[in-house]
Amino acid sequence: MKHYLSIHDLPSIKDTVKEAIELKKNPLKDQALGKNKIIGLLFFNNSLRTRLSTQKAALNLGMEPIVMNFGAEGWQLEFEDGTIMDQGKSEHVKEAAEVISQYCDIIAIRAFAGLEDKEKDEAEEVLSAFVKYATVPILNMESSVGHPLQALADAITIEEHKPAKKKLKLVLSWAPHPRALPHAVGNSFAEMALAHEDDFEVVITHPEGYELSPERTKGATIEYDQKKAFEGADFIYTKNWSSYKDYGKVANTDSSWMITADKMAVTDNAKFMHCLPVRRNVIVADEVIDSENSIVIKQANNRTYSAQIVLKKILENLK
Ligand SMILES: CCC[C@H](NC(C)=O)C(=O)O
Ligand SMILES: NC(=O)OP(=O)(O)O
Repeated sequence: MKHYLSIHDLPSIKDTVKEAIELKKNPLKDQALGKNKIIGLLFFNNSLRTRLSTQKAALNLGMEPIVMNFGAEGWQLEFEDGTIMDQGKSEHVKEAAEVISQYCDIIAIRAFAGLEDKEKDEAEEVLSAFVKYATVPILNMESSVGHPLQALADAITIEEHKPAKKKLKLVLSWAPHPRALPHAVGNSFAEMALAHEDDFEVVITHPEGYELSPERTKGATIEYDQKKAFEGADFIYTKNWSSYKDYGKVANTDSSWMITADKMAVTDNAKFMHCLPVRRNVIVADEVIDSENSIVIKQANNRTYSAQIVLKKILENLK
């Protein structure tokens, strides 16, 4: 595996989940693999979990991470080819990507969707430019339309906490948020869950007008009645996203979609999941996120092992 841009870059999601769970038992056993290797982490947007867990994963593998808040500290980049750069942009992504490739053995990038131009976001302007011009592997730390490190951590967490059942019911539930948030986490969770069609029944519940892109939810049941969606569920994965149809807009902040104990009561003792950061008592009530069924902290811990198993595969490919 050269790049990790999507969960589908993994040879097998199921095998990788098992390898990650095994890796957790002895996370420092592969220190020689990353010795004298440098990973550059470029953040065009804020982060807590991704920033710290990816550094920890790199250190566990013997690598040296170097971190840059590209949005605040780097030059404003031009992404269009052939542009006469006489306006605000100081550097073309071609030079930036080639130069950073000389400093780093792997480049990790976080660049959220702008939520203004659907075509531009769907084209993954930043990530695809680095894939095009960089000469080293690229790791996606959340791009315009995907968050594959999160999705892999979610798969590891579900594997560790699943009840003994033939088929599990996973519910991806929208919840309200005052700001316009990207579709990336919802997209990648759906993508991961739907890749396990034999193991999971996938239900996606949200208000009308908040459908995710149909290509990414093919095979899921779309349910506009949230409580009905929750019936018999084994996992409730909650995330806000802005409208995809009315691209980037916050058309609904209906607080009745917040996750509460009475909704969790109709599930089959479901675990509550969220990628974090989460707005308490907007997305989810304290009574739910503080309950014994909430596994959000264990889920966040798995971000280290999600990044570590992916970096291990990329390093093994470099040999
Ligand atoms: C991991 C989540 C990152 C981001 N969240 C916010 C609050 O911007 C999002 O919704 O994509
Ligand atoms: N879940 C996640 O990616 O968290 P951060 O945005 O804090 O990195």
